[in-house]
Amino acid sequence: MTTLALTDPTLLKDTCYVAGEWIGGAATLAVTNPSDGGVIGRVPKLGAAETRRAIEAAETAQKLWAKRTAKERATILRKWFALMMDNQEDLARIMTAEQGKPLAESRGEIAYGASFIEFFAEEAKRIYGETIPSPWPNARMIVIRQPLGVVAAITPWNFPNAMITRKAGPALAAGCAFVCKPASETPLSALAIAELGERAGLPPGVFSVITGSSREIGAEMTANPIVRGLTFTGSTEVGRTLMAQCAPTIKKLGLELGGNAPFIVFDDADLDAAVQGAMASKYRNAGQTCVCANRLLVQDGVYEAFADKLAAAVRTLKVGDGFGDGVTTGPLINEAAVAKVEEHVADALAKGARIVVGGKALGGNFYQPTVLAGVTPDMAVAREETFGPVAPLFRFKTEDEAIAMANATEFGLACYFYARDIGRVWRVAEGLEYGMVGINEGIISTAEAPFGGVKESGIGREGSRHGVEEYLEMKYMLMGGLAAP
Ligand SMILES: NC(=O)C1=CN([C@@H]2O[C@H](COP(=O)(O)OP(=O)(O)OC[C@H]3O[C@@H](n4cnc5c(N)ncnc54)[C@H](OP(=O)(O)O)[C@@H]3O)[C@@H](O)[C@H]2O)C=CC1
Ligand SMILES: O=C(O)[C@H](O)CS(=O)(=O)O
Repeated sequence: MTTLALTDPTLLKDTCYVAGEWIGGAATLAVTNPSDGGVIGRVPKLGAAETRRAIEAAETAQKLWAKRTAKERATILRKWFALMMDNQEDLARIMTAEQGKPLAESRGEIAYGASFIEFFAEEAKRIYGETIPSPWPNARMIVIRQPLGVVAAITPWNFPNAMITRKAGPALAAGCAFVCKPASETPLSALAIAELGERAGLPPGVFSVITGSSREIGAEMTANPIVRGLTFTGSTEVGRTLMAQCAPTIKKLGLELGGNAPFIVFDDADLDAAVQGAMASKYRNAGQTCVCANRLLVQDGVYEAFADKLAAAVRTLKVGDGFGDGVTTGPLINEAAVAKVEEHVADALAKGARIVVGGKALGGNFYQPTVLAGVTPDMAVAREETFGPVAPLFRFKTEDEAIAMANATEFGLACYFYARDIGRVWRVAEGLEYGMVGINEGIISTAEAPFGGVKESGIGREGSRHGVEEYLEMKYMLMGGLAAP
């Protein structure tokens, strides 16, 4: 059993927050530390009945929550933000224990996640309507924005805090109620968020967190007509399934799905900056992010120099338990994740790639930060999301070839390129088919930005002033009868 040494042990929950009550279940699920397999806690194995209870309570609570003024909602959200930051260290320790990322990264995610609550506390007061010049003299045209109603959320394990707050922040700011199913690997972070939400004054039923059978809970969320919107972050495969399950009740969808980010280095790039950006983008969270560089495309003239510089930087990474001093790369989430990385590396080597650094599993869920050279588009790493600390280097000659290679995927979430010629920057940025473009930057995510993808990377945007749109309906009103008597 991993001991977390929390300042506030009550943040480590073994019950779920449903309809304003903390409830257990007949059966429970173990939550294990990916570093050593140790059990860090147990959570209830709930299902359709408890999900229905949360949804029905949300329906009642939402009507009252929406009647609060925007300022009242903003005040409670602001308290929630403050409590997250006050408890940042405990929330980070819970995250590192259940997800594995280094403690410094967990602290960063707590601040990143809390920033969405802060940002949408402010946005709550700026959800404006509009008047439209009427074509009829005795009538006036008005548009107001109203909350969607009850929203269901299903979130992934790789960012167990931020992927919830990036949805709950705008949803609650808009006046919706929110029922969340976190990933089974990382439920404790979600339950700690619920504990702080209750302390901040979120009314019972407005925010629920349910753990258990994802299929059973998801089936209820997607089929229940009370749920007017579903927001999902995770794999494209599951996103497809959920989209189909929502079709019979025509729910509004927010889908943040898989990626296959190209990271392009042109021969006019600042190579040191490109290496710094590649390190940040590729090896953050041990490569387990949907926006991490999945393919590194390097122009012929700088290929060897970039490969050598990148390999030198990768050799400085330290693999180990996320609580370890100086550890930069924690474990992957589970054995299956390690197996997928091993498959990708073996496939690349079998088809002619070579290892520049790394390339080996280290036992348990640990894998060496790796750079592969001589990678070609026929290899699995070109088509599939590795979701691990492997940087495959592809070679290209011309700008058009780089754009074509980068766009040769069904995904379109994030992409990156390093160049300094202003004409090239505009041509490449406009030619890449992605929702987000990092230009001479490897980390682009922030609450102020519209995060999301095109093609099979999803629907909608999270964060920025656009992020609240997912949780609003537009109502047009024509006010007639204004003729003078
Ligand atoms: N675009 C983005 O912002 C992000 C995309 N991703 C993508 O997700 C993948 C890795 O994350 P991962 O968590 O493994 O993704 P998954 O899609 O496997 O799981 C995501 C969530 O969906 C749940 N889930 C899985 N199957 C079902 C189902 N049939 N019905 C209802 N819920 C279900 C999981 O529950 P359970 O844990 O119980 O299985 C989990 O909570 C990668 O492809 C990555 O790119 C990840 C994060 C962010
Ligand atoms: O799930 C993810 O990979 C996150 O969306 C990445 S980020 O928001 O932390 O960049």
